[in-house]
Amino acid sequence: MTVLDEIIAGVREDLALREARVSLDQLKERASRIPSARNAEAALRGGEHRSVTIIAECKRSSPSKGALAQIADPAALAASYEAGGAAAISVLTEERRFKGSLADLDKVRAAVDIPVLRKDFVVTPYQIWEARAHGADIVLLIVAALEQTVLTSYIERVHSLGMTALVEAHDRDEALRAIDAGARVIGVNTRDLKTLDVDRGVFEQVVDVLPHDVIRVAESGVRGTQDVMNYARCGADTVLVGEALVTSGDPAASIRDMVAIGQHPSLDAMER
Ligand SMILES: O=C(O)c1ccccc1NCC(=O)[C@H](O)[C@H](O)COP(=O)(O)O
Repeated sequence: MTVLDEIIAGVREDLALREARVSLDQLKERASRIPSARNAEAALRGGEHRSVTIIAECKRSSPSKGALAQIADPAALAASYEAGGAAAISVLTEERRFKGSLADLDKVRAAVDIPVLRKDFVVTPYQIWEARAHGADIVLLIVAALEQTVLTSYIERVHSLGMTALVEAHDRDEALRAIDAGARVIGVNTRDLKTLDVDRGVFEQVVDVLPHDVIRVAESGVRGTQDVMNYARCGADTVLVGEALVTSGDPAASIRDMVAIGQHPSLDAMER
């Protein structure tokens, strides 16, 4: 059993408990009362100058590192990310390994105006409705966790609810599957899901299969501004950062520095 299989087994157990408490019809009703999803693609594109944007993550714990940060107030953290110029906020909602929750998603949603990503291990349509019902604008779909026809239908479902699918690949084959499935925003996660090791070089190995009209997201392993710059120079439109922000001691200053690097004039000239 891989780490991904183990995580998903736990996700399915927790999901069964939530499904027993809240029916799909109740979720759909709640989703119908939520304001429309924000335009995440526009936010991630970085405006007129096509700056490289940052998705800042609310991350308490991880399978690779264990406890990372006591986040007593996810709303305050998210507000500081927004004030520092983040293009979107990623909220880990998986409970067992990441110590996240839908309650965190609710708090972050209420605290910011920028798009919010529900980052979890989606294996049923119920979770997509949950994301919308809790105000998410973006939903993570992991290619390695979904068979191709299922991936395609989940991307369609996310888009039909007005949200954006961030489709995560770990290698070139998965990136090609994401494209075939209709993804418009594709993340290359440089953390190997079997070993949990990060190899930032994977982004460069995979990114050239992604068409230029797709938003290319570099995920994982950013230690500071230099790694943001390196991903940007390899062709990232957006960089997703978790650990480095929550462990920095000053997330507001760290996000400001990363956002500033993404606006560096040397990146304007790059064809992205
Ligand atoms: O972070 C982990 O250990 C992990 C393990 C298994 C599956 C997913 C995992 N992380 C989720 C993420 O994709 C990251 O939280 C995200 O890319 C930010 O990464 P980082 O900046 O390295 O915290």
